[in-house]
Amino acid sequence: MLEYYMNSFGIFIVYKYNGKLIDYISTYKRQLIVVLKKNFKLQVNQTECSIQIRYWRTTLTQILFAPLGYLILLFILQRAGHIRDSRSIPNPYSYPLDAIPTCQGYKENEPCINLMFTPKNAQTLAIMNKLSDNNAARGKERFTVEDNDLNVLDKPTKKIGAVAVPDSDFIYTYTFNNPNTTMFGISFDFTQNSLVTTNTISYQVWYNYSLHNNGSDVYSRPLLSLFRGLDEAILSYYNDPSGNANPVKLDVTIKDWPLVPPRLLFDDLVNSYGPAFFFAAAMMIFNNILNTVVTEKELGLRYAMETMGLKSSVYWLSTFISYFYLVIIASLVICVFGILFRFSYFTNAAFSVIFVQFSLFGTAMVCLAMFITVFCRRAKIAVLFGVFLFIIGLIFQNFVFSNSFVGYVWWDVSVDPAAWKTLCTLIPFFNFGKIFLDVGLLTAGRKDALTETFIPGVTWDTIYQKMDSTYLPDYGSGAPDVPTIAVSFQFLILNIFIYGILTWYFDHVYPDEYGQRQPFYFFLLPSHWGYKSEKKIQKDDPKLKDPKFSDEDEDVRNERDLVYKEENSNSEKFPLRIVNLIKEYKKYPFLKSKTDKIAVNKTCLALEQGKLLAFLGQNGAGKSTTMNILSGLTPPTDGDAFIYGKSCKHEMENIRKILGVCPQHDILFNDLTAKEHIQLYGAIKGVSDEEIKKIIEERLEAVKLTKVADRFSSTYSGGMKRRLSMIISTIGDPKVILMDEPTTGMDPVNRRHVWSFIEKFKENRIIVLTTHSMEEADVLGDRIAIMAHGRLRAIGNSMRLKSRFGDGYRISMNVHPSDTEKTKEQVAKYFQKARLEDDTAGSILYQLSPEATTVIPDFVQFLESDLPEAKLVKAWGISQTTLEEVFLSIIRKANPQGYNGYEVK
Ligand SMILES: Nc1ncnc2c1ncn2[C@@H]1O[C@H](COP(=O)(O)OP(=O)(O)OP(=O)(O)O)[C@@H](O)[C@H]1O
Repeated sequence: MLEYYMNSFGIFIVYKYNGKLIDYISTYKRQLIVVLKKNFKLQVNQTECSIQIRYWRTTLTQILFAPLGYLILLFILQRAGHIRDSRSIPNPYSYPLDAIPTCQGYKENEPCINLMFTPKNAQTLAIMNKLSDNNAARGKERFTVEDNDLNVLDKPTKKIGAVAVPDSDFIYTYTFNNPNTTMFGISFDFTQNSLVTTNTISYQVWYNYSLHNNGSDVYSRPLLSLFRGLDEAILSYYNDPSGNANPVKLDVTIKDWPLVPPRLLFDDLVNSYGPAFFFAAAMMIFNNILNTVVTEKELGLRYAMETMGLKSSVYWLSTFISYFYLVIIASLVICVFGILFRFSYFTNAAFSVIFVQFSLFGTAMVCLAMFITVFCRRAKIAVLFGVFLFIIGLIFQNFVFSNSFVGYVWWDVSVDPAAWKTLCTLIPFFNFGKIFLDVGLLTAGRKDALTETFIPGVTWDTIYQKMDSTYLPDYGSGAPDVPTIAVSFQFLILNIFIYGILTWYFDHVYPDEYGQRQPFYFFLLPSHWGYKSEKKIQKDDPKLKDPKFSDEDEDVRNERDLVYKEENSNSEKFPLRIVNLIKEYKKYPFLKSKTDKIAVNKTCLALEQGKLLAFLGQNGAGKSTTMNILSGLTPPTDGDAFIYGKSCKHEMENIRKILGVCPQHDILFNDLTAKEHIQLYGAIKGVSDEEIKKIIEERLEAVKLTKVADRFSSTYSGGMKRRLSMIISTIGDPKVILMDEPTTGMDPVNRRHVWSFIEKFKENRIIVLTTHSMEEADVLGDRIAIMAHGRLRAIGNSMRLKSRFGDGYRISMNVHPSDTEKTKEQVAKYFQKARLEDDTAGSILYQLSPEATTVIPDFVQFLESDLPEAKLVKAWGISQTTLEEVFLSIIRKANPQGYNGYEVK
């Protein structure tokens, strides 16, 4: 049978009988739409509230300002680059060669040697003197030519012009022993060709480049000056060895070619900085995911939605979709503005190819961010990690993919081991950088500066073709085997799937603050896919029968026996059963530690429908832990709890459909109103629109929140937040509601409104409530359970607890002070063991033991009689011990060494 229903999130079809699958799909769809709507609201809903406008700006930053900002920066850099490249120098300056500079040593004015020469003979000395003369004529100091003996180990002690040394080995050893002391070394070789009687002079020059060149002297002018000087000296010497002829002069000038601006300017800066800049743009969305998802986890908001029945896969899918559409818009912005800025990267490639490239990269980064959030518990840590990754990625992109020489080295045969590149392909920005390099080369404009062959650009055809080897660097072993762009696209798609699946997997198994963790093989269990339930608690568990508590209270033991009996029968009398529940918080999984704590110790409880159980206990007694186990927030160490026959250990998914939870700390979205909270949680639970409207009208009114229903919860007081949390726990009319201290921080008036709401709401339901207010437990509790040190110490209704653990009754009488003794005699006739607590000024107060309860009616009869002794009593009153006194007496018993507010066990 098909059933339709409609609400503002769409039309939902429920196939009632055997229609599990259709039901599942419709729930999935409904939840997905409502969570997407919530995400969208938090991203872009623009009302008069400043917080939402702020989110609107955050969204704009991710999709428009950041991509556009980086594009503008690239544009400015590229323009500056183009201006530099398009300079025209039709008449380049010509540089005449100067004199040989004087050496200056490693530090300024340090002793040094200008020139060392070998061999030492008349010819070389004459040539050196000529060199010195000519150099002086060019405006420098005349340098001395010395032939003193240098020691090969000694540093120079003064500035030496030219010095003769024994041989070229000496030059080598000297400069090796005394680095940066000598500017030039010259080794002459004179040979006489006897056949043609010509002289051949060859010389070898050593030049200390590092002492002179600062990178701007592309011609090495000191060296050229030395060549020119030597040639002049040699020519002069051979013209006239006596030295009387005019010296030979060689004037050399150096001039650059005229600089003509290129006809096509290459977008070199876009290509080299693009991978880093576009990576930075994608990191905006990446960091926002880390922050938002981990904050939702840290504040327990995700847990709150899951206790309402939200499927974790819906949560991840909605997160993915919410950011996927931002990625698409950001990619469009990049492509459109890239074309408007006329970057050849965008204009020489098919729009769709580049759009797919940016979209795939952005989507892979979204999945990587989601994966990282699984391992972060605190938003601060997640954001710090994001910043760390940002810096690493930026350095990586800048270093690796700014030029093809480093960018393609990964695919050279020499890269060992090859597993490196496989590992790198798991990083989305590695694949993106590689594609960027490929596309950059193919769209750059000109293939070759000389032949002006134009590159093919990028189309859907080119992405399947191997890169032409002319674009690729040669590392000495032939062109590297670079995969096609299409293969890199496939890697990005693979990244999306890998990180998507890993997010889903680790979200189930990685231990977290909230929720139950699954075993690592959970996906192999049929129960995970909804086929059959896992094994339940063993009904004949001996620990259940014999808890080994010698001091266990009689009522608590009876409760244990009752639970044991229930477990062994098929009775449905107690829809809530807590069976030997144990929770131990361990510091280390398999080791014992002093800080290990048994928070719940073998608790057994059973509750009927229509009843409210109030948990009382000192701080740290284990109340919230018990509630957390019942709500699926934390798994029990042993034992189990059953709600309408379903195990809290294994069937929480099913229990959530009939469970409402008001946790101890308010779990509310700061930027959603009370109404929106009810709409969100109502839709997650599958409540129809009409029902949601009714809840908003009736229940918000019942707890006096109607007037602030449209205000953001961040503006609520503590008591208002509690009331909203309490109402949220009643959405979907759950059969069992868990309320952890629901009235904390409420004023007495509102507390009474809440009490009367709970009192009415409890009909046909089970409510478990923890409180520190004895009055609240007394007023609301059909049964009251008192806990201390993880153990149940007493259970029963208020009367039962008072009669079992109270000091009985108190009787107070007012008489004339002179009648005090006579009245005391009358009291003694009825109550032999009554304890006199006060008798000052005719005000008599007696404490009666519990055994005296049966005599009280007779004494009341006496007081109301016309007997003269009765007439002495002007006013009287009988009261039972308060619940607070009962509580204190139980806590005292549980803490024999005394209880001062600190837990001692
Ligand atoms: N996550 C945890 N890790 C370790 N110990 C914990 C954890 N949660 C609770 N405990 C410890 O378990 C004990 C029971 O804590 P629980 O919160 O259940 O007490 P409670 O009765 O709800 O106290 P309160 O009235 O203050 O809310 C305490 O000693 C507490 O320190």
